[in-house]
Amino acid sequence: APAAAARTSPAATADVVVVGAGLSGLTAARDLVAAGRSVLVLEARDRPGGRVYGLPLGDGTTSEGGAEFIGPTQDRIAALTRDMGVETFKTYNTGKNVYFRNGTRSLYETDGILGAVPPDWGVIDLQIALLRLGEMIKQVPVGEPWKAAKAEEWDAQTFYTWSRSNSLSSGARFLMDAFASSTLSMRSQEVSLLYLLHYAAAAGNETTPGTIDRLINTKGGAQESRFVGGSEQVPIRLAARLGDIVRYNSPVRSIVTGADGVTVTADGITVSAKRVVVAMSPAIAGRIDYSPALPASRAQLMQRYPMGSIAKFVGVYDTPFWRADGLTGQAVADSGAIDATFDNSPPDGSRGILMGFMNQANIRRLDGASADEIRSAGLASFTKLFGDKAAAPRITAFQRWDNEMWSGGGPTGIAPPGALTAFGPALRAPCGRIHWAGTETSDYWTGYMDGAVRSGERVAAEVRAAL
Ligand SMILES: Cc1cc2nc3c(=O)[nH]c(=O)nc-3n(C[C@H](O)[C@H](O)[C@H](O)COP(=O)(O)OP(=O)(O)OC[C@H]3O[C@@H](n4cnc5c(N)ncnc54)[C@H](O)[C@@H]3O)c2cc1C
Ligand SMILES: [Mg+2]
Repeated sequence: APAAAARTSPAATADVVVVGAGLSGLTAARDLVAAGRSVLVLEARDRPGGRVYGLPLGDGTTSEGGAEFIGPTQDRIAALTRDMGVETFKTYNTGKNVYFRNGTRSLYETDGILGAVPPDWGVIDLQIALLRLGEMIKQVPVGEPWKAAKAEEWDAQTFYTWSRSNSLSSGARFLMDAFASSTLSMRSQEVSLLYLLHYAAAAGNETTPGTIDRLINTKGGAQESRFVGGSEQVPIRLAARLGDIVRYNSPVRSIVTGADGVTVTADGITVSAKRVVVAMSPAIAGRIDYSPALPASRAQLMQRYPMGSIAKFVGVYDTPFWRADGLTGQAVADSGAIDATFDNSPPDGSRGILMGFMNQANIRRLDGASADEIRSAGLASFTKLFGDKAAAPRITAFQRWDNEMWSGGGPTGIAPPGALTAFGPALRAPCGRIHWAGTETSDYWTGYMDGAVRSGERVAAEVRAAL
């Protein structure tokens, strides 16, 4: 099919082809256009934004289906958000959180001296483990975890292995597993310790070191704020500004590097260019046909950077009733289909929207489940966590990412043991005329929208220097 498409498609030329109109690709295109280069952006889907997506609620409105939160030190997505004229507002965080573990529901303060402290947070071995992790995180160079002095040792184990040999209580172990699940949508068994340490080291900026706290806190952390009108307003407005250089419904099938350029073939169009930017996760980039074959380091990296398993389940109610009950709408649970929740109501609270994450094993278990089965499982969780008022929302909606053809999962690609030390440098290293972007290639805030924007800015500078 790609070869046939090449023969029959209209031909175009550009200085640079950007593959993918997620935040990374759109940012790269913005900077290259500003530098006076001709650019074509080829996007597989019929919309911009990639992993940023407003989930239709069926009544003409949307709710966050993909990325939704922005927090301190996420400077580049913040700057882009301002440029696009999109406002942010604080995530609802007044009252107590719900903790559900071993069949028992309890409530905990979100505003104590230590911040939000779930019941098992008090266990002493967790505090010791967190201190040890904090020391290790400081030893990981942001953007180059493979250069840590102990990189080999840390990349030889999973976060599960480490947490089991550095804690004894089931409470500490549960919270460490919940941390891997709620940040990476992976089981701790699947994640390299070195990857996790770097993920935390990257949760900062050039002047503020990254910490675990900043990854998991609503107040002062990565979940601090949301976007008025939905995060999708940012890529939608940026794509509109770029105009008709963004081509939708144009999945790229092959990239052929020749003596003085590249030929990029998508469904419906073939483009000759000087350089190409592939702006997506390594796993999804690995589906494109490269000729000549990529260096083994890059080809094998793309085999070793799996996407997390994540879905969002949304219930819409007449009011955010949990607020009146003294609850934030945030919960952590060890059982049921939903393992974490947030209050996703609009800024004025004119209606109540509860959002539940179905992470790793929870969504994998629902592979092939019917819409009714998923709805029942989601509402059973909401009811268990927030009571009978949660049982009958006016609307439910659901977005899973693990079977989205052009995402393959989310929130991000992660490294299992052995991958970063053997193949990490290939994340960003250009392969001749092919340059790599996407949040997975970022130094700061890898895995986040901020990392995607940073990667787009980095790759645009790289391409400008090469042209
Ligand atoms: C459920 C969920 C919750 C999240 N929550 C947050 C959050 O609260 N805060 C936060 O900062 N981040 C969050 N993230 C992560 C965030 O969405 C990503 O880090 C970011 O959007 C990645 O942008 P990107 O441009 O790197 O990749 P993508 O958004 O994946 O963009 C890649 C683009 O390439 C396109 N594409 C793929 N293959 C081809 C092809 N062959 N040809 C043409 N186009 C192709 C895709 O359609 C897509 O548009 C979340 C993600 C998910 C899924
Ligand atoms: Mg995106």
